[in-house]
Amino acid sequence: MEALDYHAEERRKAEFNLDEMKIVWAGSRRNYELSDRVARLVASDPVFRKDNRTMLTRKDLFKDTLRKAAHAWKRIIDLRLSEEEANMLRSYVDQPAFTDLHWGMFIPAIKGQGTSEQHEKWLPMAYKMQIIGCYAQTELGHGSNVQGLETTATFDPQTDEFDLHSPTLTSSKWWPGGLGKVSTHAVVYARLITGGQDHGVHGFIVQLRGLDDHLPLPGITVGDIGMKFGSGAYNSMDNGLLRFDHVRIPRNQMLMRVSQVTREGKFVQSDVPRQLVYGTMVYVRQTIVSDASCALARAVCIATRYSAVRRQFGSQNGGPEIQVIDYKTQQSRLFPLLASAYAFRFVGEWLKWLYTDVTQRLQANDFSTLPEAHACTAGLKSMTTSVTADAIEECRKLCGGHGYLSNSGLPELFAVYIPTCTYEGDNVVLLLQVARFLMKTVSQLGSGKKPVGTTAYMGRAEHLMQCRCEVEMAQDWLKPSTILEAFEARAVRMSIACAKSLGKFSNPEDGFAELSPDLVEVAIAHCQLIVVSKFLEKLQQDIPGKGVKRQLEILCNVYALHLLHKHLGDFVATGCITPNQGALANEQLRLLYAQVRPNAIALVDAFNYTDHYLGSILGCYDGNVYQKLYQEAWKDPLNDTVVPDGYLEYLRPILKQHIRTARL
Ligand SMILES: CCCCCCCCCCCCCCCCCC(=O)SCCNC(=O)CCNC(=O)[C@H](O)C(C)(C)COP(=O)(O)OP(=O)(O)OC[C@H]1O[C@@H](n2cnc3c(N)ncnc32)[C@H](O)[C@@H]1OP(=O)(O)O
Ligand SMILES: Cc1cc2nc3c(=O)[nH]c(=O)nc-3n(C[C@H](O)[C@H](O)[C@H](O)COP(=O)(O)OP(=O)(O)OC[C@H]3O[C@@H](n4cnc5c(N)ncnc54)[C@H](O)[C@@H]3O)c2cc1C
Repeated sequence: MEALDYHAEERRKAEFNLDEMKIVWAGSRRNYELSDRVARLVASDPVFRKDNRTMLTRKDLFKDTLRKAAHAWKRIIDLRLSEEEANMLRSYVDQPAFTDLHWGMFIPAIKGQGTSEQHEKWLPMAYKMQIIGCYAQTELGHGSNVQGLETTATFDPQTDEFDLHSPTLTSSKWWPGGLGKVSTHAVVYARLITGGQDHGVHGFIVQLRGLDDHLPLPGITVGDIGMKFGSGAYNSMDNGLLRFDHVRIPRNQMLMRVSQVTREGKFVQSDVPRQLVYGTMVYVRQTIVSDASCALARAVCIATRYSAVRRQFGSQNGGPEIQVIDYKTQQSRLFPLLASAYAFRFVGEWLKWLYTDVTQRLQANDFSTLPEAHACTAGLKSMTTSVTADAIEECRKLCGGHGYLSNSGLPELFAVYIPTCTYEGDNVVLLLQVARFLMKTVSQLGSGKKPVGTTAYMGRAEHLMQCRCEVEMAQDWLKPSTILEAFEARAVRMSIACAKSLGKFSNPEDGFAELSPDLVEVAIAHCQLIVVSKFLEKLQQDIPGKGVKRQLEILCNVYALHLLHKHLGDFVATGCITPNQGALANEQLRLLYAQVRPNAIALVDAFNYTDHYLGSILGCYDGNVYQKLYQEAWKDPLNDTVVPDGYLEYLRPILKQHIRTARL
């Protein structure tokens, strides 16, 4: 018997080729096939069940995470999965674990900052997981200000060793994932001191626990920092604390690609810029942008499918009520998020390319694109994670009361997702880095140095400062060049206005501090321009499949025009567009929502998420929401007994007293 599909009618309405859209979303046919196979592999494996994890105690959840990680590793070995497939498998297991940090930061830190001898020594052990590592940078007293870290690594020429020490309480390492209970090793960031001189923060490979007994090595104090936000969620991770009491490590365990310390204790700074010590963060920020599109797509998929099932009001002659997805307010909240998921997907693809390009250049000692790579990864990480975190909460509200149920999947997704706004760089701190980069670019405009890459538009500042938007009718907003010019003009005008205000301060640093809220806005305008322009560039490509390109054009316009509507104040205040043109953009936006509507379910089907990965009754593929909610409620441990524990001690006495009082 064919399973019932409550979304069948919605799926029939789609005006594009779904299979081709799935391929666009995955990036290529190969990626699609790979990811589809691995997702199904995980979904069909009972060890990877996750429907009960919010009920587990912290200890049980942690043990469950160890069990899943061990099973994942066994599958990876048994099935001889490639590195790419293994990464996919871990992400579909969908439970934050120490392995995220081992593969995502420990290994990349050694690869990026180690010498070839260090690669030869450490990487094979790490790849085989004979050692497990984490990334120990943040301290109790300092996270954002990396130069303010206090842990010291003092070179002792007598023994050819570094002495790792935590001189204060605030120098305790605090937060590193995988550190608390699992890691045998860490890349530790500490101030390098040679001959009494402080050379700033560098990375060191430090063994923390015995490889036979897992006990902390002498001089090392290590443990978990405690429960975090939400039940389940990020509590599967052992974020840890770490203190060193004069722990000795050999000299060759300092990561020496950027700087070296010789046998005599001489500090040697190579041609490589010192910022390469921050390279692992740049790498991870880039991956966070792609991950943002996945998390956003997940929330949007749940809210869209449920909005098509849910009906409220408007029944005529006893007929069905209106699907909430048909309310214009629902569409105006939901469809921009759907469009943002696609927009972040494409900008994530582009950022991956940019990162690969900069890595190849670095290998050839070409550091010219490093500032651009830093600004793009920092800015886009910040912008996409902030939007996604807010969007998950918006999707919860779009699902009404049932969105607040744990089994909607949204509370846990929110709890797991929100720290991305903080880790790998606080979002405001990162936007201020982008603003610095933009102010520097503006200050060089008159010097003959042509801005390149994502700031190339600033080279046309003269035109963009005085151009007038030519929109006369709502449909004029559908012209890509019109949209692009409006975003470029807004970004450049905001940048130049801020640069002028900065110029009024005698001390530029004072000006930067004073104007920082405005500078954050400037950085956001620039990042939004990047996302819009990369979406438009994507549409220049040959995109096969009936109606696929057309749908993407609609989504691109929704993305750009909803931003224009949201930030209308900026656009109008900088004189890029008139209030009337703003109103026309809004009119066009409403028309676009009507075009998205029949395709909404198919557009979220294109994410190709299994029910296992989505982990949501409201978002399940077949839309059989009510029956599943009803069945699930009876599985709650509170319903194991009809009369709850505690009735005799606490409820009955009150009730009895009530009866007595009533009798009086
Ligand atoms: C429902 C279940 C779902 C399950 C899902 C399962 C999946 C879960 C996945 C879990 C994964 C978990 C991963 C978590 C990882 C978190 C790890 C961390 O947070 S690790 C910790 C992360 N911690 C952080 O992110 C800390 C953030 N803080 C920082 O990065 C730095 O302190 C700073 C950048 C803010 C300032 O640095 P400072 O040294 O004071 O620098 P100045 O400002 O003085 O600028 C001087 C010059 O340097 C330039 N420049 C700067 N950076 C870079 C760069 N990277 N490159 C190149 N250049 C750079 C800058 O442009 C300027 O140039 P110029 O003007 O001279 O030309
Ligand atoms: C779940 C999670 C996992 C983590 N994993 C790791 C890990 O594996 N390894 C690791 O080393 N670290 C890890 N961290 C730490 C993380 O990287 C830091 O918390 C992060 O870099 C932010 O630093 P902070 O905590 O010092 O924030 P703070 O800098 O103290 O931020 C507090 C507030 O001050 C503001 N602020 C700070 N500086 C400025 C400024 N210059 N201008 C304006 N406003 C400012 C911020 O915007 C924020 O509002 C993790 C953190 C979390 C939450």
